[in-house]
Amino acid sequence: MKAIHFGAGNIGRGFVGLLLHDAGYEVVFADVNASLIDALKAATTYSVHEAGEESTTRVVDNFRAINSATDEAALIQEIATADIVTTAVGPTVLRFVAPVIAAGLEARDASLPPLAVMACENAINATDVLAEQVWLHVAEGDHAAVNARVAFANTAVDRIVPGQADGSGIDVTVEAFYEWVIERGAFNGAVPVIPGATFVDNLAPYIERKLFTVNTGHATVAYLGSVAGVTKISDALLVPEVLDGARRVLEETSALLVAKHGLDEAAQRAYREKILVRFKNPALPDTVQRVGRQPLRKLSRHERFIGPAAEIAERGTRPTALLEAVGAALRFDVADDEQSVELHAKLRSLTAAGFVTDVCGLDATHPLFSDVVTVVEGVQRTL
Ligand SMILES: NC(=O)c1ccc[n+]([C@@H]2O[C@H](COP(=O)([O-])OP(=O)(O)OC[C@H]3O[C@@H](n4cnc5c(N)ncnc54)[C@H](O)[C@@H]3O)[C@@H](O)[C@H]2O)c1
Ligand SMILES: O=P(O)(O)OC[C@@H](O)[C@@H](O)[C@H](O)[C@H](O)CO
Repeated sequence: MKAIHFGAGNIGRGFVGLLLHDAGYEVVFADVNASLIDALKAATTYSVHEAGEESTTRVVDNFRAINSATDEAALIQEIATADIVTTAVGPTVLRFVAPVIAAGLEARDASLPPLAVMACENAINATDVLAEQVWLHVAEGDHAAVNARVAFANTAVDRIVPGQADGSGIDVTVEAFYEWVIERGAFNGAVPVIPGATFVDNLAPYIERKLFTVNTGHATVAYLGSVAGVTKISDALLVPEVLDGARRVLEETSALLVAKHGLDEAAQRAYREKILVRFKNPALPDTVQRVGRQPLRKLSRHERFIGPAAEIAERGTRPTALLEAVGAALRFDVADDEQSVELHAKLRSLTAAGFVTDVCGLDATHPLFSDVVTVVEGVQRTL
């Protein structure tokens, strides 16, 4: 059994690659980072350290690596003969990996079982986004044939994998917790065997619970922590205002999730308390800079702030804590984060209303619009 995994970064090596390895797959990592690929090629094993009260180390072997920028022909053949393709490259990068997946599907022998394709990104239905891009690169006349060779399945992935202190190594430090939820219906009965994953009929409650609890909470800690001048995520939670802000944001999104998906209120309360404990793990060298990365993506319409805030406003409530977190996100100022630089350029060049339309994707008739405009105006006055 063979799996091709795009993105040999933190979550690629520390989570998806590990779980596929544990499921018995040979994992072929595909990445554009030449030094990372060379390091993986030179190694026969790498270690995944689970940092926490009881630290354990897992060893991954049975992997290969391909430079997807320079070895496209070889990669197409690997995809054509694989059982699974996964990605963890970032939602904005999916369109760049789509052409080679399309070429691999075109080259795939029709007698093979359908290729399972799963995007493991922090975004609602990221695999649908990938599939849409793949279809753009499949010849019109081949759509029916290629459709029989592929099963696109959405997923939700959860494990905190910080940036690695030794950026040149391939070993990776992760938290002990993990969850990989995959939609079952996409496989037409032939569900892949991945013991570490959970297959469900309806992914929506799982992906929204994950994105609007773990990631909304995480980003709130990062942005409030950044405003408070803190570097590490675990230290940010020692600042009373940051902890209080994160708790209040999580109460707002939890109320929405309970009302919308019928989640059990007590279970959701326990879930959000548990994630605060996960964020506080001092053994994880995680930073406000990593967790806050790409603020324009995080402030977009269906992402962790505006997504739930818009729904709360549509239900007639003002999402006060989420609006405060948006205000902190607008202050995220990191010179080597391209989106942070672009965010500040937009704050300077656009009107508040123009900014809210452009960045947050809200139009003037939306019930959240004027509240976000007020937040943006407040930040613009301080620039
Ligand atoms: N780190 C976490 O805690 C975590 C947890 C859950 C989900 N995720 C999601 O996983 C994705 C990756 O996050 P990460 O933290 O591993 O980031 P990362 O930067 O460590 O890894 C991304 C990798 O993708 C590679 N890449 C970029 N463009 C590529 C391309 N065109 N082709 C192939 N490879 C390419 C990069 O070189 C890098 O090695 C994101 O969507 C993130 O939201 C991360
Ligand atoms: O990867 P991002 O940039 O969407 O979000 C940053 C973190 O919140 C994220 O990587 C978490 O660590 C992860 O989603 C935990 O499962």
